[in-house]
Amino acid sequence: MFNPSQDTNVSSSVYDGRAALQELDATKSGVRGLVQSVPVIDLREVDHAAVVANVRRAAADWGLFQVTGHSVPQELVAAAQSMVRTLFHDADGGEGTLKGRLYSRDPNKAVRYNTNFDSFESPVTNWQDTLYIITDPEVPGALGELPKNGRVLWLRKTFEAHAGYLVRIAIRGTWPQGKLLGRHRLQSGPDMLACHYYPPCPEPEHAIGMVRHSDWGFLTVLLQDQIGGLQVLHNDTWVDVVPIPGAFVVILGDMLQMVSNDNFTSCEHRVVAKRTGPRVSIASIPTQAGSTRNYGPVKELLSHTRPPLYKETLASVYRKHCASIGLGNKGVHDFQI
Ligand SMILES: O=C(O)CCC(=O)C(=O)O
Ligand SMILES: [Fe+2]
Repeated sequence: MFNPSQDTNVSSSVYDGRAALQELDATKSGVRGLVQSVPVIDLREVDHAAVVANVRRAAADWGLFQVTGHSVPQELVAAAQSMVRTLFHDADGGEGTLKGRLYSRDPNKAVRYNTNFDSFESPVTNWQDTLYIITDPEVPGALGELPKNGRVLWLRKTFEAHAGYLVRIAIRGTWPQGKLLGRHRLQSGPDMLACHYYPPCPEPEHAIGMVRHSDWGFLTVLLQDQIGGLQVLHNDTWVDVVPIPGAFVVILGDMLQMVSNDNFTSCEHRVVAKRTGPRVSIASIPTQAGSTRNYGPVKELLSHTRPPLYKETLASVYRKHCASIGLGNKGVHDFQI
C-alpha cells in the first residue's frame, strides 16, 4: 500500500493480505467495500495538503483519477460536448464537406479529422473517429477552418486555464519531490484537443471503442459525456471510469513513467464499444512539439541501487515512436536500458 509520507519507490510494495483485510475491516463497508472504484478527488476540499496527498495516492495506486469541484461551470462543459458532437461529428462527411476537407492523416495539420490515426500501423481498428485541434493560435492554420471558431477558442481557453491548473496540481501531487518540479518542467500546458466520437455500435461484442493502451505523454486530462465505456486496468481487472457530470479524468502517461524511473507507471485504459451513443470525449494532450530537451529518469531519483531504467529521449522522438508502433503496444519498453 502506498505510504504518502514515503518520497520514493512507491511501486515496489509486496501484497500484504492481512493488512488488506484490516483495511477492509476498518472501512466498515462489508464486502461491497471490495468493489474497486476509481478515485475521485474534490478540489473544493479546503485542506489543500489533503488534496495533494489524495492525488499522489490515486496516481500511485491507479495511474488515473477523476477530479470534481473544479471551477469550470457545468453549462460550459455541456456546451463543449455538444459543440463537438452536433456541430462537427454529427454533421455529414464526404467529398466537399467541411469534414471531407479536414480529413487527413498528416500529423502536421493543425486541424484534422480521421478514423483511427494509426489505421495503417495497428492490427486493430477502433470504433472511433477523432477531430484533432492544435489550439496554439501561433500555429498556422490552427482553428482556421472550424465553424463557430469562437466556441472552439473558448474551449481552448477553458482547457488551458482549468486543465492547465489541474495538470500542475496533478504533477505536483504525483511527483515524489514537489520542489524538483520547478527545475524539471514537464509540460507547458495542453496544446492539442483530441475530440473523439464513438457512434452507437450494432455489434459491440465484436468491436472495441478504443483499444487498450497507455498515453504517450506526461498527463492527459479528459472530459467524457454520460454514456460511459472508458475503463482502466487496475490489479489485472478492467474497472469502469463511471461518468460524473463535468468531472475531468486525469491519466498518467508513459513519459511520467520514464522520468520517475518507474516510481509511477502509466495506466492502461480502453473504451468499450456500446450499442448506446454516440459517445463524445475530449482529451487535452500536450504535444511537446516545441520541446528541445531530452527527458530521462530524473537524476535526484537515482542511486547505485536505483540505476536509470530508461534512455534519455526527446519527447518528439518518443511520440513518433509510439505513433509508428500504433496503439496497444507500450512504447516505454523500447526505451529501457
Ligand atoms: O475516449 C476516451 O474516454 C479515452 C480517450 C483516450 O484514451 C485517449 O485519447 O488517449
Ligand atoms: Fe488514452
